[in-house]
Amino acid sequence: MLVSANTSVLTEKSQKRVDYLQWSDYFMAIAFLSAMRSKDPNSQVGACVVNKEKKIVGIGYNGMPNGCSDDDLPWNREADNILDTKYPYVCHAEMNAILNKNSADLKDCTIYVALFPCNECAKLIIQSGIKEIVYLSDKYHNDYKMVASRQLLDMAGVKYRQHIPQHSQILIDFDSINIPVGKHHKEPKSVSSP
Ligand SMILES: O=c1ccn([C@H]2C[C@H](O)[C@@H](COP(=O)(O)O)O2)c(=O)[nH]1
Ligand SMILES: [Zn+2]
Repeated sequence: MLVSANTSVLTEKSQKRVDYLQWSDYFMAIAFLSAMRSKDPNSQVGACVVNKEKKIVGIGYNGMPNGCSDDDLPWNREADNILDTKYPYVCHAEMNAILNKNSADLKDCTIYVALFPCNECAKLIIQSGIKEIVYLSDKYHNDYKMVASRQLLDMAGVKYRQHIPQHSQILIDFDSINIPVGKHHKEPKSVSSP
């Protein structure tokens, strides 16, 4: 299902929109929006750290370290020499989100991330005090790094759960703010609220 900001399902009584984004879709969408900044040609990963008050306290995506040119470093997945691949150089999305934090600490926060965190990110997550991981893809489930990650997270009592989005796509329409009053699309009255 595709939802856009200019689609308004209105309740008859209060006229309040009812098709607004749920919190978890909102935070995951922010992680995915952040991932759109990534130069990685294969996996664009975004992460968004949220505190108990549902405030965003850190955002990041996978990219080369500050001051290290992402034109000069390799983006290959494979090469005869590992030093000619991206893996030794790229900063993971979780690392960037944690280091970019704008609060004193990340105790009891939740991290929303596009891809299940690897073992190195699991260590950072644990040490930072983050207590929950909400991830979308688990495409490397059987990789030893993810096996080690789950082992560490289980030992440290960090919960993790896969996010099932309410909408498979979310459209951002910059024109929606200019739609005149009364011209917003209205769904039939029979539509039930989420
Ligand atoms: O926990 C993780 C694991 C990986 N990443 C980043 C690192 C790379 O830029 C990509 C993975 O590339 P593949 O080509 O899919 O191997 O994802 C991350 O940010 N966080
Ligand atoms: Zn990682």
